[in-house]
Amino acid sequence: MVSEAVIRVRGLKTQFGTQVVHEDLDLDVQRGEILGVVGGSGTGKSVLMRAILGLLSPHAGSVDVLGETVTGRRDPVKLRRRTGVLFQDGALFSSLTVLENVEVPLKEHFPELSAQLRGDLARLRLRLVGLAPGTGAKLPSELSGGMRKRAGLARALAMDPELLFLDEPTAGLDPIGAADFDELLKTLQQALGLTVFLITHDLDTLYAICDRIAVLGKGRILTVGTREEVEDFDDDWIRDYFHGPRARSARAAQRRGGD
Ligand SMILES: Nc1ncnc2c1ncn2[C@@H]1O[C@H](COP(=O)(O)OP(=O)(O)OP(=O)(O)O)[C@@H](O)[C@H]1O
Repeated sequence: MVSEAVIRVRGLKTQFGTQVVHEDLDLDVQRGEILGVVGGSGTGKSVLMRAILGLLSPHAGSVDVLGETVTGRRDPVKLRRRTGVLFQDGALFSSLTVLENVEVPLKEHFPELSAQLRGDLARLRLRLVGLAPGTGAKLPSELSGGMRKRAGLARALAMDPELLFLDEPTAGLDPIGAADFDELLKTLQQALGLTVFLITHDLDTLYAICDRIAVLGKGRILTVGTREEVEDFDDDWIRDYFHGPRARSARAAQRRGGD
């Protein structure tokens, strides 16, 4: 298979005031892969995602997504139509029903759609993420944490995107809820041919569904590759993270799942 970088970051520098978050960061995300992005707290994973999405202007470097240059553009609308995002806090609009939440991107990008068609498309997305038909009429506050994540995912998939960005999607879920969400993500990624940029702290997620892992540290990508490649990289944080007790139990769980 010939690999094709659908996200290409070169020489990225981001900074807030005097605090430099990224310096000379390079990263490629290949079409059809799930790339897991890990790194210590505050290493700039969310900022990197926002830079790729064109939500903040870097101080230097370039970002290309699906062949379009993001850097220097004020509002990459065309790109926003082709990408779905689930932010860390999930942020559903609390005063809208679940169905109305999923309809928001459709309304924004296709205002000419009839209410009937928009509703049908949104209901389809809810079915895709495994939510029962009655869920659409509920308010986010009436859902469990896991259901809210699924609703957020349905909204991220509203525009039938090629690229999906997820910032810690399993944070706050119990282990079974998190494993169910991982499985859903993998199934949807394969069925819809998605490329996924996935920020996570969750080793189970990394081991269960990611094709490659990128480790952020010291303002750049320390290493990127398959799990085995990354685990072997000589760095203190990587050693603690991938060879600590939590990693051992995640590996054991994956082996049990594979039997
Ligand atoms: N809008 C902002 N203004 C000022 N500083 C910011 C802003 N956004 C992020 N930062 C800083 O940039 C650094 C990286 O933040 P980021 O949220 O990307 O970290 P992270 O790796 O995602 O962390 P975590 O794993 O804890 O979520 C942090 O020091 C943060 O305080």
